[in-house]
Amino acid sequence: MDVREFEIPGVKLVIPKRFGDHRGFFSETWSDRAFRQQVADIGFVQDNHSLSAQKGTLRGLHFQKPPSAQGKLVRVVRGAVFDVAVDIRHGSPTFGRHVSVVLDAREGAQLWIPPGFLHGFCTLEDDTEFLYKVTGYYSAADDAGVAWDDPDLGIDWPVDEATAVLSDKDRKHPRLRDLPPIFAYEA
Ligand SMILES: Cc1cn([C@H]2C[C@H](O)[C@@H](COP(=O)(O)OP(=O)(O)O[C@H]3O[C@H](C)C(=O)[C@H](O)[C@H]3O)O2)c(=O)[nH]c1=O
Repeated sequence: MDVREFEIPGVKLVIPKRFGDHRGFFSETWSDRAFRQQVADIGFVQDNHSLSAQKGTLRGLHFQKPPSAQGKLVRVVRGAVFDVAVDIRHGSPTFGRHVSVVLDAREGAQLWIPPGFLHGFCTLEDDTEFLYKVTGYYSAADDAGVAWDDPDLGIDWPVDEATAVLSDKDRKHPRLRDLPPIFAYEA
């Protein structure tokens, strides 16, 4: 697999190899050994799968508070998304800065988002299916978020307030500046 860095150290684009033939393709989408050697020395405990029926569905910006913090390895198996990770580790040189990337089923690229980051995506096609592995179990009590349209984050979403398809929960998150320090940065 090919692994690429971003301006925010730790976030990585992971592109598994695809073996194509007349039938289609085969790809190892995750290997514990390869992930630990090439991306991050961390294990996964839960797989998630979401379907977003409408183009313009925006889920985010989410995180789980410690001790339920999650790293996420995300990918698209149908359709396409504009995916975003925001560094919220206090003391980080890139605090409040984000990485954005288009992930689609055609390429099969994955994004590794370490614990300490917000995550969200906006679908670019109808019927987009999003799969991801997480390093910590779901905890409703620790589930939290930041406003997707927080002006301090400067995220150039492909939708606006009028066109985004949002859950009620995602309409009510606070701005990042209104959150107390939650994640500490470890250089
Ligand atoms: C995340 C999660 C949710 N749920 C239940 C809780 C709700 O009854 C229902 C929908 O949950 P929610 O509206 O939080 O789903 P999303 O808006 O897709 O949230 C996810 O979207 C963004 C992009 C993320 O990165 C997170 O993984 C996650 O927050 O599934 C579970 O039972 N287990 C889980 O791990």
